[in-house]
Amino acid sequence: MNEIESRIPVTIVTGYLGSGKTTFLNHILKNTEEKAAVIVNEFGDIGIDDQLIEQTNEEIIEINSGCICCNVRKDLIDTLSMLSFSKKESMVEYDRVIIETTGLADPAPVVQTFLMDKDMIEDYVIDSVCTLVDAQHISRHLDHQGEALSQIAFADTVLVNKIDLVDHDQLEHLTKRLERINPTASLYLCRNSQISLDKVLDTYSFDLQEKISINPDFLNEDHHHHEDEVSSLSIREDKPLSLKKLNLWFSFLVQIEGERLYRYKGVLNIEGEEKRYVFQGVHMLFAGEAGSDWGKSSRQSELVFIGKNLDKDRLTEQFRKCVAE
Ligand SMILES: Nc1nc2c(ncn2[C@@H]2O[C@H](COP(=O)(O)OP(=O)(O)OP(=O)(O)O)[C@@H](O)[C@H]2O)c(=O)[nH]1
Repeated sequence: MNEIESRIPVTIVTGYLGSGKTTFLNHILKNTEEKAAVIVNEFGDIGIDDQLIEQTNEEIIEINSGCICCNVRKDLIDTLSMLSFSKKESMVEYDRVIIETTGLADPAPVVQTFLMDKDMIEDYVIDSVCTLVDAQHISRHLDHQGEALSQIAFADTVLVNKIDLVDHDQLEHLTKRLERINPTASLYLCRNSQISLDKVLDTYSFDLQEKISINPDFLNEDHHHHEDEVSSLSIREDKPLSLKKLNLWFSFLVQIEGERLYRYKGVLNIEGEEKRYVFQGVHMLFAGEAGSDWGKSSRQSELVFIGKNLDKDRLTEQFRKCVAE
């Protein structure tokens, strides 16, 4: 059993208020044989969502003491520790954890919980971050609400929901806008959050080790759109890179720009290394490790940043300086 299989997969469901998260959760619970432990976070003191979830055979735990992304990260860790303990001790059985965040949550701290806490890293692996989008209202939210942008920036899977409420042109305009914000995510159109579950479960689309190479389409971005503060930058480089220079640059970069670097990931060609170097990060937190062998495939570095007000020319220039001499 490899490391990923031995850990508990986590699906993080996010999306702005009313976008269809609970509908999506119900869709998953109704259509999978798996047993899920569901963590629902609501903003107010009184939880409503647990009453809206059509209970089948899952455990539902509510965290109501605040927004999961702000003051209740400790509650989240406590809940997850309790869940993994009770699973190990065979007190409860479940195959995955699904977390539904509040519509106002910035998913970054939730994601970080799984990347920085030692026990969480041992017990859990993020399968995917699914962001629901209300096709009718999202444009307005994107114009004014930072959380809506960051929810899209963090997703590896974007479900454009409520497509019955918009016409073809609106939908086309919206999908282009979403692709500019996050060109690395898989984007699906749906109604009533209905989507084939193989598109959203066990995809390990958050984990670069599973995917290993970045979709080349990421790099076909049109660099001339600037309507959103949050955008992406993709860089490709054929020459081998110096790991030492990269590490120094990244340490510098996350200190200086970490706040606005929402998400970055790369598969890199390091000088003298037989294996790909895979790294990813969320704001100031980043981690890199050796991936699979290059073998006979052409060695090429691919790197994607998603962030706010990115200085694309400067980032590209700094990255090129990491080429090995
Ligand atoms: N017309 C239409 N309505 C939908 C669709 N999907 C969900 N809804 C409705 O939209 C409303 C909000 O859906 P929820 O699933 O509760 O959304 P949510 O994201 O969980 O909402 P919050 O938890 O309040 O943020 C409900 O009345 C749903 O029935 C859709 O594709 N089309």
